[in-house]
Amino acid sequence: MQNYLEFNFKITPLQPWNEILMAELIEIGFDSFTEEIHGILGYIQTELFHEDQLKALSIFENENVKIEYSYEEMPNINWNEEWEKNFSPINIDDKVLIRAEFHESVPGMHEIIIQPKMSFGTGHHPTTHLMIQQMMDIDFTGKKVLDMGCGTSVLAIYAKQQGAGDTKAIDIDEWSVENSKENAARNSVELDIEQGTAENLGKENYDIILANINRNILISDIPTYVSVLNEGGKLLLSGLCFFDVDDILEVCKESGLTLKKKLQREEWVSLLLEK
Ligand SMILES: C[S@@+](CC[C@H](N)C(=O)[O-])C[C@H]1O[C@@H](n2cnc3c(N)ncnc32)[C@H](O)[C@@H]1O
Repeated sequence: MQNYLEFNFKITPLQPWNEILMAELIEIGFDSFTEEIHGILGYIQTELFHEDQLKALSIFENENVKIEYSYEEMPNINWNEEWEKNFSPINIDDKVLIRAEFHESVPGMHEIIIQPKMSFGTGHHPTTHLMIQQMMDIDFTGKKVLDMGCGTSVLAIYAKQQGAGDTKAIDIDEWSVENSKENAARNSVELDIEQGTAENLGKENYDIILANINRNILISDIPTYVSVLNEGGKLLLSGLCFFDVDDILEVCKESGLTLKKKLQREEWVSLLLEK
């Protein structure tokens, strides 16, 4: 059981700043939202919250928008049950369906079964969707794959289902590691799952690296990812908003990567790069 804070943000004017605020909040650890008439409610694990980090968000310095907020500690809730109730299947181009065991299966679609638990915030759906969309066009056969920030390991599972060879899944969060182990078993795939960060890398090289995390982590960790990516290998990124793309591409270019494909969904972007 993890403790959560509920933030009540009043935003004037609401549009488009509600979307931009949510994107910035996700980057500092908020993992779900409810949209209200005058703003948004946002939720973050108590242990992840630092007031300084919130106040440093660029949106608070923007003269075109006024944001007021208050917050309170939430009563202890079983978030696994809450998220399970709110988790709906994700349909990617009528080809791939990410669903929980309790959802109906859809004939003709490739399925990935996950138990969302705490490692799957509802705000992350568009980025997961974009990553799978990019992955549908990549040949994974026999490739050595790394899924950084694996969450439920949905991407690592899909890579294995597409014929990937040894696949490693790493997440900083112990809940995600536990959940990934269950999901790998659920989909009958073998993953090497580890709790950690880019600091754990260095011993092995990969043909394809998947990293759906967030702007700041990616900016700091892309050079490490590239150091363990084989020549000609692919790096697939998401967790980015359209306004983060220039900063990310600068780091990618400095690290010797070439942009091959960019996809956008709502304000979210995914980039396919090659070494
Ligand atoms: C947006 S979710 C992506 C989950 C999944 N890969 C997907 O595409 O649906 C980002 C994940 O990255 C993890 N994470 C955050 N910072 C990290 C870091 N520095 N290293 C590894 N994982 C991290 C979070 O715990 C979370 O599970």
